[in-house]
Amino acid sequence: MKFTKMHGLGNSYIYIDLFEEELEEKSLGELAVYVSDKNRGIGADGLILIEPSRTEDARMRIFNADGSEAMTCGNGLRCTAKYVFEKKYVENERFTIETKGGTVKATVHPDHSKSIVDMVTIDMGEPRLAKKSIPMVSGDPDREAVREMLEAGGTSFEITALSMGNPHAVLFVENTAEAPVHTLGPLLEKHEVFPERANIEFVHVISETEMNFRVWERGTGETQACGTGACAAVAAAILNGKMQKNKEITVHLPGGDLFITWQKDGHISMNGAAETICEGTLKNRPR
Ligand SMILES: N[C@H](CCC[C@H](N)C(=O)O)C(=O)O
Repeated sequence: MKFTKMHGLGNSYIYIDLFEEELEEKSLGELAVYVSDKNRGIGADGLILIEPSRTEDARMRIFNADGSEAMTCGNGLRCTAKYVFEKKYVENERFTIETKGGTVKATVHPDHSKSIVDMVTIDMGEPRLAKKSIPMVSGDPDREAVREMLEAGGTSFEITALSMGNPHAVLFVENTAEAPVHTLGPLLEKHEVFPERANIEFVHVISETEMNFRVWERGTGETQACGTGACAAVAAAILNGKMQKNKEITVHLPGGDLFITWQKDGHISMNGAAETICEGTLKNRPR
């Protein structure tokens, strides 16, 4: 079975093109664990399927390294957009991609001399703020989760939680390099208030247009970048009065920079790189 390994700012996935390949639904989680394993498989943060859609130009599904299926993936969407444009599955530079977390609009910026795509903009749609849509089970389900106190490991933490189609909880810290990503991250990921678990972001707001960012991803652990997480972090900073809408925010992730704007139409726009690492053939399947 053919695969392509691509990354968005070091957040890499193994992509399988279901316009050309066939996979059994029941083995997808197991396949995600297998291909993500750097010793016995290929090595990545998870598995992404690129497939035809009945209503949109393409469909993307994402599975974390632990085999759990997520609703959407920002870095994965940029790489999927790059792939479907370069494979000429779409004619225009603007097209739509369906995900379980909602349909997004992609705009690729090809380098015409090489007709390849290095940069992609995704309209990620509106953040979902009500607790019931995250989902988060604490207090009034119709209220937003801004500056909520959560108890973990005997200490209380202030978080702002929201959904970008997948669940996120954002903490503001003074120094991301010293943030408890690997200790507090897993505790909050699996906190009882998040029935579907959550991605946990640690953010230092440097100025009105710049932030440092690290993430503990649901089902994968710390990654080099998280597109949906960067969108959630910018929305949380704006909800907390630390930044403003309609301004392009530079998010410094360990793997590189993303450019995020919470636009006046309510949609969050994410612009960033998408790169192909290699193509290959998977010789055998998980045993
Ligand atoms: N890396 C992805 C997020 C994966 C989210 C996944 N860990 C989940 O369970 O929601 C991104 O660029 O948005």
